[in-house]
Amino acid sequence: MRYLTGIVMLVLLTISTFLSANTFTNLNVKASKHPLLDSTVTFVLRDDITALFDADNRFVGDLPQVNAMMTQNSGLNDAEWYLLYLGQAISYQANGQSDLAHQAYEKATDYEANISESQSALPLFNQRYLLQSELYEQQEQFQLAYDQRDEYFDRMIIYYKGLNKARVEELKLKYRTETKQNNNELLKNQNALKELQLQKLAQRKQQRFYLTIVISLIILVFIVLIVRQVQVRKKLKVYAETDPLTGLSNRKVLFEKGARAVEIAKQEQKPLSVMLFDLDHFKMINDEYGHQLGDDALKVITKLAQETVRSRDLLIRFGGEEFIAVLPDATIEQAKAMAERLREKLAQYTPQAPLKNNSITASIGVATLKADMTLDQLIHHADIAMYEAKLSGRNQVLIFNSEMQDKSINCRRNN
Ligand SMILES: Nc1nc2c(ncn2[C@@H]2O[C@H](COP(=O)(O)OP(=O)(O)OP(=O)(O)O)[C@@H](O)[C@H]2O)c(=O)[nH]1
Repeated sequence: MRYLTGIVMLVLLTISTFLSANTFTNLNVKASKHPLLDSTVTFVLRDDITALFDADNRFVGDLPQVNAMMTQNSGLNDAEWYLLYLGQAISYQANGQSDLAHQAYEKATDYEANISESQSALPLFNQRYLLQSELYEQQEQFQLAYDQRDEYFDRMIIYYKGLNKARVEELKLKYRTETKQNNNELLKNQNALKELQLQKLAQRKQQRFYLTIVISLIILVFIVLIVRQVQVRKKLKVYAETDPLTGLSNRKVLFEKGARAVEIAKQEQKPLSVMLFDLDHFKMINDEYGHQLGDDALKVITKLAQETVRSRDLLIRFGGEEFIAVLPDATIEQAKAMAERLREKLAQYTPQAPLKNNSITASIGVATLKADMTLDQLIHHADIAMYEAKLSGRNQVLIFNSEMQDKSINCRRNN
């Protein structure tokens, strides 16, 4: 029976050895660099002691070296003592010195009590159970070998749990850091986008501003051109309608405005008269004093005539030294009175030297509108009256009458 139990234990040990060899020894865990060491290790290990083991946690030192370190005993901590005794035990085990190996393993066990669970669960430390199990197995103490191996697996589970936790924490940290970085990056991109949008907005605003200025300038230029065009037209119209010497309206205006005034007078059945005056012997002034002085005299006469007529009257330079005034709302008597005032004004006017000895007189004819008359006929009547005034000795005002017309017709026939 005892023999059978031994065989079962041996089979179990073989299976577990196989598993441990394939599962744990190939994990390639480096105790000194492993994250578990950084986060949960109780004792820090000296480099020369960790150097006794290779990257796969195999003991690569030798017994004299280990013994020398133990003898020096320069402030070693419990974890370092543990590893030195482990190294010693492995050396003895390799030399077939089983008892000494056991003693060294036991010494290591004593120190293990002071080492944290997480540190003693590291493969570097935990391999002691596996190695001691193998020693028991060689000595056919299968129960003890089994217990050691069982302990070895329990600790490996602790180790892997810790490892997993550390990795999860590490991943969490990595994830958080990456998320933070991504968020920062996102924020940066959003800010850059905002900045770009603002720049674009500012650019559009600027473009709109320039466009508005350009359009405004174009509109302004158009307005200026139109205003100038209107002004030029106005000026041309004024030039076309104004006598340049006296500034009075010319014949063109007489036949436009005068005709309109005649129409209104007829419609409203109101009186309208005209007075036509021609300067007497004006040729003599020109001949004696020259045209320039003649021009000056014409300007003075214009001024006197303007002072005499009313603001609603239409004063026109009709010809060379001949003027006509259309007088709306004026009866023949009112027109004659106005003509008299003008004649007197001219006669009383004393010109400046060298004309001062010459008086300027005018012969004036007045006529009034009848229901069936045109402007031309009215002017013609005034002209006949003025001509009659000339014939009658000049410097006088005559009202048109039918006898004058007959006389004028006869004169034309005789001529
Ligand atoms: N200085 C000047 N003289 C002008 C102007 N227009 C016409 N005359 C002159 O007026 C004179 C008119 O002469 P006439 O037609 O013979 O008439 P008058 O000498 O005034 O004699 P009566 O009309 O018969 O009294 C001419 O000498 C014209 O040269 C003008 O704009 N300036």
